[in-house]
Amino acid sequence: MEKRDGKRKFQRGRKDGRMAEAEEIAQLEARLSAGAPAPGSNPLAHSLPLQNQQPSDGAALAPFVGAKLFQQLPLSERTKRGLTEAKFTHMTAIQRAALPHGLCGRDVLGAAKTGSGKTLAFLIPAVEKLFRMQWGAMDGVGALIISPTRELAVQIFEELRKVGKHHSLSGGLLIGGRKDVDSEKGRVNKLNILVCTPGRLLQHMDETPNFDCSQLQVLVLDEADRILDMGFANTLNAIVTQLPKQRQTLLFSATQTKSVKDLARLSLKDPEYLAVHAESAVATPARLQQTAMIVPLNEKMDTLWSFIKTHLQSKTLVFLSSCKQVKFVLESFKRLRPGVPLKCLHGRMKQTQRMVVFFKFCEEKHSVLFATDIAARGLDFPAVDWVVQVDCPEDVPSYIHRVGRTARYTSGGRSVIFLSPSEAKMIEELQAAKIPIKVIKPNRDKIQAVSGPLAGLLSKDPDLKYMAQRAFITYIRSIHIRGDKEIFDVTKLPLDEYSLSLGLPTTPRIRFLKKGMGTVSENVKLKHDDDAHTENDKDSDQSPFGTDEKVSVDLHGEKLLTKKRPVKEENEQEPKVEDSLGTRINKKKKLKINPNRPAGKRFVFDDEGNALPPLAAFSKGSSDEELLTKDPGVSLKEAAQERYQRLKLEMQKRDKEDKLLEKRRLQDKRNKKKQRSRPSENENGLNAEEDDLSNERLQSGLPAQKKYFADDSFDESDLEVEDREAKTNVHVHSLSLSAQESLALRMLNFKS
Ligand SMILES: Nc1ncnc2c1ncn2[C@@H]1O[C@H](COP(=O)(O)OP(=O)(O)OP(=O)(O)O)[C@@H](O)[C@H]1O
Repeated sequence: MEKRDGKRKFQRGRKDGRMAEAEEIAQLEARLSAGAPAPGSNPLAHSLPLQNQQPSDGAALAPFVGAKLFQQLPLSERTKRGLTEAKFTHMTAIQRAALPHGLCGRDVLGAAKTGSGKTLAFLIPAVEKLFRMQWGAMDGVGALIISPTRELAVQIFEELRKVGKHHSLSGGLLIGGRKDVDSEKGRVNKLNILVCTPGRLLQHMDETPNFDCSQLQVLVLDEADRILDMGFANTLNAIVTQLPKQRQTLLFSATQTKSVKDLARLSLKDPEYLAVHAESAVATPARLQQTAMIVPLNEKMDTLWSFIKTHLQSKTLVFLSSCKQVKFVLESFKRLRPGVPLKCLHGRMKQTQRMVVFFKFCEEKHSVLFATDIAARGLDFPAVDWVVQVDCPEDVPSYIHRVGRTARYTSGGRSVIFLSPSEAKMIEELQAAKIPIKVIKPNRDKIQAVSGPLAGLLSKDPDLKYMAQRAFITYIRSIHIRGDKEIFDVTKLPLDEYSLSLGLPTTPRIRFLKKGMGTVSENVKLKHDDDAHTENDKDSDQSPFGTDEKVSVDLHGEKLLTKKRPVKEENEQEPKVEDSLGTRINKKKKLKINPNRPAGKRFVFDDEGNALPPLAAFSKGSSDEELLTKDPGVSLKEAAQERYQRLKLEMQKRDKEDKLLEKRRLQDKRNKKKQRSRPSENENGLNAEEDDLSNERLQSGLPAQKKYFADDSFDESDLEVEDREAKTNVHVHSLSLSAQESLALRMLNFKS
């Protein structure tokens, strides 16, 4: 009896709740239609007094155009509660401009500076629309939010959880690669709001039998210009064909597209173009101090190292143009121990690693993150002090997004870009785009040479040397394929000096430059190579290993779905290149040694792996200002020439020693081969150890007949073999001919 009463009470309560909700929705609808801003108007032109906070019953139709507080908008109580709990009270300019239109169901193209709060400007209308339609689990997917990268999708999802915390809508994050989506398939249809990357979404559209977006109400493209560019063209077109034309579409970016073609692709209907900072004198956040330095390519490593050493108490984000460069700089600098945590973020990392790095960098106070452009857009790392662009960005929008990782919302921040002399024109382009950038001179006193210690590291570590070679090649290729030849001109780069600055003893020869430098038409097959692009951070699709868990929760935070996800990336990071030129080139490219280049230097390290004399000694007393602004007038060219001369002599000496060693090693090898062909020796046990060596060689996948490169005519496809052999040489050297002889003698003596 008591039980039945309880049930009735519960049902009555639910009914009352539904009625109250229906009433709330009716009021919201009435207020929205009565106070809608005029189409084409900018609500920022109006201003409501702040006291008009919570319209009481009497003010149910209170105006909201010109509102400054979230509480002044016609939002559901659930959303208001979520916003208040997340401490969002005052709206930012883009929110004030876009929300009144967005809440009325209009298509919006929102453009505002980085870090200005665009995420809430699209999340709130999406959540509110579904709330007002009383969207439920059985209604399926009501809103799709598409982001170009996984990290950004995660961040948007976190923001969605705050806004939607008190709603009964469910949300899912779909960001994995191409495999292991089966576990998602059963649930994905029951989710109401999906935050996803384009590739994963399309995968569900293609593969999940009952996945249906035909009822979709709201489509959001965050970083819309990126999603609409060539890299995502095919994927996005395929997605859009599966969406209903009757929907609300919201496009947001700091560098917005206005291309009629793009808008037609998305069937936008009379969109409201709200560019809140378009009239602003500058295109970047006001609290961002931006500087540029002209740094010859071969001094960029030194300058970067010196920057890091003089900014140990900062949180710094460093952009490089390819995964290979990021990997090399991280690995080599880690070994030189700058005194601040170093980490990296690029698209070839496994998803779990990417997330760990992302969250760790968010938490850390002093840290350096080396990243490709995967981290350029949208990511909201708190309190980044510096953005350093070691490589010139592809264009002005890329620059704006990169520097936008600092000086977010109301914070300040600083940025510096190292431009090689041939890239100096970029400064004019930036200034023409209303970017207040100040050109300063590096302080030569504070520059610490790092190429010598790098050469030392590379000479000891074939893996690192291989990484340096790949970093060199991918950087050159990235310049080679870029469009603006007035800025990106390979023929103007000091290739030999650059290679040396990475610590490489010889300049890797790049096949695509063989027939003549600089013109793309002469050097085909480059356009789609994923090594060359930061944004080509295609994941290791082939990796059979990494899986990670995801994540689909309802907006209260309860886990709905846990799935295993593959590490490999979809085409979120497809290259920004034209499909017509998209001939993929073989990953193994030929490398040749150029004998006429300057030579590297051998360095000595202490027991802890520090270069002698310790680099730290040079950094004493340095400060930000000194490094960046003082110009002692030292002729860098003379200093560099003298250094190269010295390095060349030392390298020649080292070459001689290497040749001698190589000769001995080949002798050993021939000898061992002979010994192997003598069966009696095995019976004596003489070759037991050598058998082990053979086994090791087999395990390492090396051919019995190894190939060495005594001359300058090896190609890049040989690099891996060469380096693996170098590793194996540890074993070979560890059992030299004389050692084998003495071992044999000892064993024979023992037997007798
Ligand atoms: N009204 C607000 N009040 C307080 N903080 C806000 C408000 N709106 C946004 N923020 C915060 O400001 C930061 C930047 O917001 P958001 O990431 O949405 O910027 P964005 O314009 O999308 O930047 P980007 O162009 O780089 O993607 C976030 O930490 C966000 O939580």
